[in-house]
Amino acid sequence: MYHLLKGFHEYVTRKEEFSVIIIGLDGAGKTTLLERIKTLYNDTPGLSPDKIGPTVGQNTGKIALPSTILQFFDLGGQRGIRNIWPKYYDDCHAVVYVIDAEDRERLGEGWEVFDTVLSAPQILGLPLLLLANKQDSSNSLSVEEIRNDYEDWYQRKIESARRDRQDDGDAARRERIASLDVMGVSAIEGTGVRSAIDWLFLRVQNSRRDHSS
Ligand SMILES: Nc1nc2c(ncn2[C@@H]2O[C@H](COP(=O)(O)OP(=O)(O)OP(=O)(O)O)[C@@H](O)[C@H]2O)c(=O)[nH]1
Ligand SMILES: [Mg+2]
Repeated sequence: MYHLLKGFHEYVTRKEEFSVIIIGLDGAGKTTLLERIKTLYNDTPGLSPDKIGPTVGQNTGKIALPSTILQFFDLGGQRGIRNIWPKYYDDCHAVVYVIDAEDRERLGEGWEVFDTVLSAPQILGLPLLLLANKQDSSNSLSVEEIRNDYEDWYQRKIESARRDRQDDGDAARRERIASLDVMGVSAIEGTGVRSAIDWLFLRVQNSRRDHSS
């Protein structure tokens, strides 16, 4: 009887675990975001922004939600270490791409890298959220402006690919871009972060990847 009850208790309190990777250019605010998520959801607060330096490798963090654990992997965004991102693609259940909405000069570079991420077959069917960070700054582009900037960039890319008679991106990729979710956040102030987590929570539940392991 005890075992039966214990088994039942374990069954009803069981939490499914999902892995989420946080990627984007260096300086986009990925680690600041992860530490903000920890502060908002855990008893032990995350690091304060002034204690955070550039990430060489990865930072991790876990949060518990109803019947669900989200395990985050915040990966360093400097050019020389971006090639480690694909090593995480096979085992993740969702992807968060952070863009610095304040740094207009690097938006193009941010889209180039984002485009490479979109073309990775391992994450093609996974929930993908684009976060326009630093919304606390008056210099930042809004969510709408970020989306338009990306669409303009993509349009220009397609046109130049056509001129050079190169592959202009497959239909699956175009469809994904059309249905892309973009949300605004401030990792420093925490605004928008709970909405982003709610989005992830809902979307990983419906993720097509087998997560029974
Ligand atoms: N104004 C503002 N600044 C932010 C925000 N989030 C991060 N920053 C600043 O942006 C800079 C880079 O933040 P990080 O979190 O270290 O960036 P990262 O994406 O982890 O960078 P790498 O680890 O090099 O890939 C720091 O000076 C942060 O304080 C934000 O929401 N608003
Ligand atoms: Mg970092």
